[in-house]
Order: sequence, then C-alpha cells, then structure tokens
Amino acid sequence: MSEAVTRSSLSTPPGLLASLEPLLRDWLPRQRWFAGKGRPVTGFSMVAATALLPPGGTRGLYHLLVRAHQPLTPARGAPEQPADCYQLLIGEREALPPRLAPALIGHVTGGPLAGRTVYDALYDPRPCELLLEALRTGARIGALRFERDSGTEIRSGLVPRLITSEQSNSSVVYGDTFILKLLRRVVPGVNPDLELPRALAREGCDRVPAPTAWMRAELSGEPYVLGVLQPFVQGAADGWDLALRGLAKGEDFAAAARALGRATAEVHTALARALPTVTLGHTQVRQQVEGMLERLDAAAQAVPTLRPYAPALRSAFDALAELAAEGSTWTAQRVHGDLHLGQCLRSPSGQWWLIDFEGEPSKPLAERRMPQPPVRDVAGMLRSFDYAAHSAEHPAPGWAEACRAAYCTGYAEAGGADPRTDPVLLRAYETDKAIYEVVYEARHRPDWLPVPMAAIRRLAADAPPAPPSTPVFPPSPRRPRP
Ligand SMILES: Nc1ncnc2c1ncn2[C@@H]1O[C@H](COP(=O)(O)OP(=O)(O)O)[C@@H](O)[C@H]1O
Ligand SMILES: O=P(O)(O)O[C@H]1O[C@H](CO)[C@@H](O[C@H]2O[C@H](CO)[C@@H](O)[C@H](O)[C@H]2O)[C@H](O)[C@H]1O
Repeated sequence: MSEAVTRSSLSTPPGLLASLEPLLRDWLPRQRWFAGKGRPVTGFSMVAATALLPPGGTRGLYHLLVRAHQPLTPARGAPEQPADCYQLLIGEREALPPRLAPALIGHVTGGPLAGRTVYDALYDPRPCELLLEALRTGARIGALRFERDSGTEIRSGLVPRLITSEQSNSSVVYGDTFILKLLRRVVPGVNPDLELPRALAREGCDRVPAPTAWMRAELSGEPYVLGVLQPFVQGAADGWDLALRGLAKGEDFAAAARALGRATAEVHTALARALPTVTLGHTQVRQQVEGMLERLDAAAQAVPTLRPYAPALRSAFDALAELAAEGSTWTAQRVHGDLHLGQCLRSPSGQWWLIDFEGEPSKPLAERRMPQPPVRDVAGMLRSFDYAAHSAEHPAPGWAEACRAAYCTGYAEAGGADPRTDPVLLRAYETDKAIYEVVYEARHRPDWLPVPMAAIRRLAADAPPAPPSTPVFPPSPRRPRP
C-alpha cells in the first residue's frame, strides 16, 4: 500500500502499532461499531498517528487511524476495496482505575508501551475534555483539524460522558449542552453526517441540530470527516423508546407518527431546496433497480433463509422497472438515507428532531450521497413501525398499520407526496430496506433476524403477479439466481 503515514509533531513512539496489534486483533472485532463482523482481522496498518499528550508522561493519549485488514468474502467480491479504516483514541496508563474497567483494551507485553495498560480513551473524561477544547479553540494537531461555526459559543469546562448505547459510532455528551459523534469507520470524501445538517442549517430548517464544530483530517490529499459536535437536545427521548413505551402501556402512537411524518416532509422539502434534485427516467430507474437486484442477490448469498423468497421479492423491483419503461418518472433528491425511529428525537416540548444523516453505514459514500426518491426515507420509517410492533412484549394488532397510515398522512400534510399514491415505488423501496435489514441483523444481531424476515414473508406473499415472460432486465450472468 502506497499510503503515506502522517505523524504529528508530538511524535508517536516507533513500533506503536506493532505493540498494540495483538490486543487490537482481539478487541476491535468485539466493538459494536466494528463493520467487518464475521471475517477475521489478519493485520493492521497505520494511516495516521497523532500523540495528543506528550509521550513519556504518566499518561499517554494517541489518536490513531488504522486500517484493519480482513480477507474479502465472496459476497463482498471484486473489485478489491481498501481495508476499512477505523478511528481510535487510545489511552495509556500504568493501571486502570475500576471506573475505566469497561474501557480496557489490554496489557501491552512488548514494544514501546511494554508493561502499560491501554484503553479506549473515550471512556475517560480528561481525553474527552481535550477534544472539546481543541474544537473550541480551532486547534490543528498533526494531521487533525478542529473547526467550528463561529456563530455558536462553546463554553469550556463542560463535563463529558460517553453514551454507552448500541451505536455505529461513539458519542460523548458534554454537560447536556453538546454531543460529539466520533465516526469510527472513516472514509475519504464529503461526509453526509456533516454535509446535510450544515445544508439544512443554512436553509433555516430547525428539525435537525445544526453542527457547531467538526473534526477533520487531510490524509494523502484526501479529506476525512472524523467527528461532528452539535447541540444536545435536552430531555429528549428517541422515537424507538417512545414507541416501545407506548406499546407496553397499550397507548396510541398514531398522533406521534403523524407529527413525525410532518417533520420528515419538512426536512425533505428543505433538502430539496438546499441541494440539487434530478429527474429519474428509465435509465436512472433501471440503475436503481439493478442496485436493488444486486443487493438482493448478495443478501441471499449471505443469508440462506432469504433464498426461498428471492424470486417473489425480485418481482417488486421488476414492477418498478416496468413502470419506468412505460414512461413514469420520479424526482430524486438528497435524503437522510437510514431513517428509522431511533434517528428521531422528541424533545419535552413535543418537537421532533431528525439526527444521524450518515446514511446506511455499510454503503459506499458516493452511493450514500446520490439523490434518491424521498420514499427511501419513508420506507425506512414504515419498516421501523413494523420493527417496534414485533419487538413489543404483547401482540398489538393493527398498531403498526395505524402508525404507518398516520405517518403517510402527516407526510402529505406537510407538503410531501403521499407515498400511498405510488404503491409500486413504495413496495420496491420497502423491499430493498427489509433486505438490508436482514443482512444487518444477520451480521450484527442474529436474534433480531426474525423481525425483518417476517416483513420479507409479508412482502413476498403480497408480491405482484409473476414477472412478464420477457423480463424487463434479462438476468445478468454476474448475478447468480439462487
Ligand atoms: N443532538 C442530539 N441530542 C440528544 N441526543 C442525541 C443527539 N444526537 C445523537 N443523540 C443520541 O445519541 C445516539 C447516537 O447518535 P447517532 O447519531 O444515531 O449515532 P450512530 O451513527 O452512532 O448511530 C442517538 O440514538 C441519540 O440517543
Ligand atoms: O442507527 P444506525 O445508524 O446505527 O443504524 C443501524 O442500526 C439500526 C439498529 O440500531 C438499524 O435499524 C433497525 O433496527 C431498529 C430497531 O433497533 C429499527 O427501528 C429499524 O427500523 C431497523 O432498520 C439500522 O437499519 C442500521 O442501519
């Protein structure tokens, strides 16, 4: 690999990565945010190393960007992609106090840190304070650039605490005033988690917390977004918890779903104003459908229980292609990309906020930034009501259907196109989402697999009639049909 390794002026000790490697090999795959689950890590290479505290003191602190090398699975297939790059904040001490026990990475046996204990420093208040201070002052440390929106004040001395919920990244809350999301798997390019909230803030959209500061790096001429600081919505509960609480008490959630539909439409309208939109004609829809079919085939390869349903699911995609072939067009725009109840926060005043514009973390950045029909987000939310109903302790007949209908009503009330008026489009995107969820659950939470599989059975059973004798897209030789 010809990647240049960047070292800071506070240089990190030579051999640092080699001394950490045996510990990282065990620790990294156990992290919730590790994206390469199911494949062994065969080695690491350093992309950038920055000492944030002077080495040689009683405590060390290193900001590392490391590539985790893993063999490619056939499902991921060619073309070869670079190994995933992870952002790590590694603390180093003689021993860990009990309160830092959950942060333990391990005890180093050789190399420059021999005899030291290393840990995930995001659990430790001091390193987190240091990050906030760097953002507050717009610091430049080695390859790291801390930048801020000059319009918002960042007070110093806010007390940090790491959020310990299941996340794709890691977030630290500062005194209930700000929340810093440190991206864990980082990729070069414009990151929608910063790009979209900033664009929405410029539009004056108050459904999304506006980024206050951000952390970047320029490596081998390529920009990386490493973290985003934004206002913390105090006292908020996320839509997932609210829905489950409502279900447990037998409470109606339709009014909340309707308000959420309105919030989604407002965000879509602002995004369509802020960033370019495009018309999807036959060729573009064909590309979208090809992507859906490829994802279905990859999913069926990876998750065998999906295979019997593949032909019926495919017909939902073929039906969309047929509509496009007959001349239907759709407008595409930038969207959230991974909208679900957990990405919606309701503040005590009752206002809904949307967060986490990163898109589906497993998709390439370029794909996540492509304009999409806004129904992609709508489909994600509709799936989420179904997830909540399936996760309830007691059956709640009709609950998901009522929420789904109310959400669509709210969406249309606030100026969005009622998704129910375009059932073929909605079915294709809902099917695509359910397939994504099957893969996601198989990889991250196998116990949850029955939830999207129930939707797969429903979608397959409701599938449109058998495809026409001449398929809209002839089967591609690359795509094995299970
Ligand atoms: N602005 C915010 N205010 C309050 N809580 C937030 C805010 N942003 C995120 N959170 C909390 O942090 C959690 C993780 O944030 P999210 O952006 O979804 O991270 P990830 O991409 O790692 O899933 C959310 O589920 C929510 O509980
Ligand atoms: O929030 P993330 O960006 O990490 O999104 C990923 O994880 C989600 C789960 O935490 C996953 O969402 C799926 O499970 C939710 C319930 O936990 C449910 O509400 C969603 O509808 C369902 O898709 C999401 O797909 C994944 O990208």
